[in-house]
Amino acid sequence: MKVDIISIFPDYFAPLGLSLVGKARTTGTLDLAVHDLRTWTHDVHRTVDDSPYGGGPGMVMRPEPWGQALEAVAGPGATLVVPSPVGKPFTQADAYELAALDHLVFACGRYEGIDQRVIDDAADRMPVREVSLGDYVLFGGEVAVIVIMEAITRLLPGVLGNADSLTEESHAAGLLEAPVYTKPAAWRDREVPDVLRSGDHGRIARWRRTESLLRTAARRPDLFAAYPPEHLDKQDRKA
Ligand SMILES: CC(C)N1CCN(Cc2ccc(Cn3ccc4ccc(-c5n[nH]c(N)c5C#N)cc43)cc2)CC1
Repeated sequence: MKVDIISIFPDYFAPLGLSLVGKARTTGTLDLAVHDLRTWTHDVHRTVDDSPYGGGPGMVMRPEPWGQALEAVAGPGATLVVPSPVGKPFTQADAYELAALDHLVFACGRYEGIDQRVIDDAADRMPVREVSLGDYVLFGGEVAVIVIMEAITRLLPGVLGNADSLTEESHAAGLLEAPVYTKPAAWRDREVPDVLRSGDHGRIARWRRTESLLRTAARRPDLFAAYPPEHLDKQDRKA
């Protein structure tokens, strides 16, 4: 997968050189490049923002640098992803969809956002997805891109050592995972649930399923309500 990130803070993406995302880049699974938007400014001050038409707080990112940057970076087959406070909530389903694409270009806005004409102009040439991480306001799109890139990269072939992890997620799609434990068996007078040490894989699967349903019902009633009733068996209904 090819990914290009455009930002006025390219150093923000140093974390994408670490751990499993960094390894995906080293192995060639992920071809990631970060570009400084100011590359496409031509004034002595390398200006990327200006005051908003119609008044209002803050500044808006100028269209000219963005237009040139996207022409240079987003070739045929690219999909533009624009983090935004007013974007569509980003979900695991979006991560799967984006992970299946060949070329992503991320536009990281700052200030009060990017001039709308940049998005509209790009949409004439390529698919554009405006996404939001959640209902809170960040300083810009960079942190969102780091989060989205982690969510996507772990879905790429060969990145997760234990493919089962993805399998587990796919089976229990729509529910929160059960609690996890590791050694020692006792820690600060807290014991690992006996069932997890029983070696009885049927019991363990049942325990995890029940914990997953209870946790989802308690913390995410929205997910629980949307979970297809036909996916609940008799044991589930006793939980
Ligand atoms: C009511 C309400 C929905 N409104 C909201 C937006 N407020 C104005 C305003 C304020 C700050 C910024 C900073 N900023 C610049 C580019 C940019 C990209 C993403 C995000 C971002 N914030 N939160 C997320 N989940 C994001 C994502 N993904 C923030 C960004 C941009 C815009 C006004 C209030």
